[in-house]
Amino acid sequence: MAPSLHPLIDNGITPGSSSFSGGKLHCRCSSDQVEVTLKSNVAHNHACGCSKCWKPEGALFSIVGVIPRDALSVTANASKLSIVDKDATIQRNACKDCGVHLFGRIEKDHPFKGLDFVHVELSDEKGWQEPQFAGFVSSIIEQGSHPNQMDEVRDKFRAVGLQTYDVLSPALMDLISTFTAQKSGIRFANL
Ligand SMILES: N[C@@H](CCC(=O)N[C@@H](CS)C(=O)NCC(=O)O)C(=O)O
Ligand SMILES: [Zn+2]
Ligand SMILES: [Zn+2]
Repeated sequence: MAPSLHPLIDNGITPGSSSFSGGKLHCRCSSDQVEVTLKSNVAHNHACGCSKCWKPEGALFSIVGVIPRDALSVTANASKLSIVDKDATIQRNACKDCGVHLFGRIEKDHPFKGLDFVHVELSDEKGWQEPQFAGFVSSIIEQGSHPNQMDEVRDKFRAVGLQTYDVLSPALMDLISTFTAQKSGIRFANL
């Protein structure tokens, strides 16, 4: 059987709604769920194959998008949250009981500081931005996927209309490099 990339990818992608303005995320505990309220849609939603992003059981990829940190608040059971790895760039806040990651936050100087990372599948609402691309695809090998499987994985993404990258998309890589260049005082060449 072909491996599951992610339930939101495997059977084709459902487009989000441009008028959608946010909703709530819940952890997977049967009671006392952690609740996070998002006051806008997400952006740059994508599949991530890295080992650090939360994935549902059986999926090779995470689906993760960003939202301004001011648009995110923990609205129930915040005491159940704990940071998975305090030394990571993205501080992923997970539910101590069910393990789901509710949001990831960057506190250090970084091009994506000010944006939180969230998994919209934790919401019952419909209209969230659909995945735009797949990143960190080769990283699934580090978690046990066979190198010979990679063509099949990339073909599956392309079949649902998603480009695949082994880090991030060109737009996001350009943002990171622009930040790095500006930090080091580079003057861009005139076109
Ligand atoms: N190959 C590595 C890649 C990890 C990685 O760099 N993940 C990216 C995408 S989420 C990142 O920005 N990580 C920052 C962090 O985890 O704090 C892995 O799979 O663990
Ligand atoms: Zn939970
Ligand atoms: Zn990741």
